[in-house]
Amino acid sequence: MTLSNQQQPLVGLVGWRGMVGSVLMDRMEAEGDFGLIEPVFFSTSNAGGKAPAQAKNEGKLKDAFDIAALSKCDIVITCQGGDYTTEVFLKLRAAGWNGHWIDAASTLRMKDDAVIILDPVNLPVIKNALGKGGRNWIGGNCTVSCMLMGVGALYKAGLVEWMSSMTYQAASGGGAQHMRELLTQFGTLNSEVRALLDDPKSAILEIDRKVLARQQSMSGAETENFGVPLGGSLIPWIDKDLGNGVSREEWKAGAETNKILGQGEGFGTQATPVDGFCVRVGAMRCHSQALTFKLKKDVPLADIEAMIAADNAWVKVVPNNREATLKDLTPVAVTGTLTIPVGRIRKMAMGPEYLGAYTIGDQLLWGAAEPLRRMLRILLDA
Ligand SMILES: NC(=O)C1=CN([C@@H]2O[C@H](COP(=O)(O)OP(=O)(O)OC[C@H]3O[C@@H](n4cnc5c(N)ncnc54)[C@H](OP(=O)(O)O)[C@@H]3O)[C@@H](O)[C@H]2O)C=CC1
Ligand SMILES: N[C@@H](CC(=O)OP(=O)(O)O)C(=O)O
Repeated sequence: MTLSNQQQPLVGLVGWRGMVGSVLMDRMEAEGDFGLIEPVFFSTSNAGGKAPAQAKNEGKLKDAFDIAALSKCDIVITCQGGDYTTEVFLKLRAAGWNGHWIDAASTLRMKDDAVIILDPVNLPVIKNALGKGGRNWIGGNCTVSCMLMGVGALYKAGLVEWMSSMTYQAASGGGAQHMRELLTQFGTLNSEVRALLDDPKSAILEIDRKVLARQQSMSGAETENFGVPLGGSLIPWIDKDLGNGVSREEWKAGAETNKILGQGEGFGTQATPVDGFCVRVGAMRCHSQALTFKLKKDVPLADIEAMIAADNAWVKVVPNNREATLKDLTPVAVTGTLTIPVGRIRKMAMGPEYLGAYTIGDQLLWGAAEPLRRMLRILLDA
């Protein structure tokens, strides 16, 4: 890449101490990325404070709203969130900054001059945009990215007529406070019935009644983030209400899947219709999804499994039996890994073109941090 004057590209990091940012920092450390760049750390709350250990020449945190300081960077990577992007991005471009902007937030995803980055799936789309002078690289919605890492092979092969996804999304998708709230709720419920649990002769319906009464009485700070109890329950709505019966998270599934694949994005006019329901469950940081495909033709199951398994280095086909499913196809098995298991692969009762599958991904890794980190490497290699 063409650089400003320093020997290594100056890479501004914003949002590096948040949940997504911390996972990104860990991955950059693990992959030796800091050896290839001159990092500059920014903060929205502590400008002038001490930069983290990865800092080289610039030991102090810079002000993340300082357009002049950001303008010096060849690349800015932000995990700070959509409000920050809205506040800063246009000002930075208006100031004439022509660097690369890599962003985890959804704000810019659907802009014409932005590419949703997921290079194991859409490297040609990224390379094409890069060749045309593209500068805005935005990480996809976590559910969409994890899904495409698992079953992208079927799309690449042009086999998908449509897909429906039913998601089971972890608390982490809402952010750190949501994870804490979930765990606190679990603790509260446990405390409520601990004495009864300790007594093997106690009646389960009595335990159930007390738990429900406590859940129904939760209010104020106890449900501040999710709005209602999630511990021992679930919430079939994620993100904003679009007013047409569709949640924004559900809209993203179709719009972003098609955009990532480089094939148009309008809801209702998608090249490949993708739709379903997004549900928040009491998992910590892995998003799971049950997928139903209508394929364009009847393809033998073994061929489908082979195609999925060969698609990328992280996908893993889990045999469709109980033992393998319990071992490898749960959030607990997947959390903290880059592995994307795809299991429960089977033809459905509706006919041989109808395929079912179930996939899981760590939404902070492939769902957020990893595509950003890999985009940095693509730019460094360009
Ligand atoms: N959570 C997710 O699953 C996904 C998130 N994203 C995007 O990433 C953005 C950031 O998400 P997430 O990392 O969960 O947000 P966090 O709330 O964990 O962090 C965001 C910022 O909050 C500030 N902050 C304030 N107090 C603390 C604290 N005690 N510890 C750490 N940081 C603190 C930090 O900014 P500062 O250092 O400047 O004070 C930090 O960069 C989201 O808004 C979204 O746009 C994208 C995909 C998935
Ligand atoms: N909306 C996701 C998390 C997220 O941040 O998504 P997005 O980057 O599309 O806003 C969830 O709640 O699980």
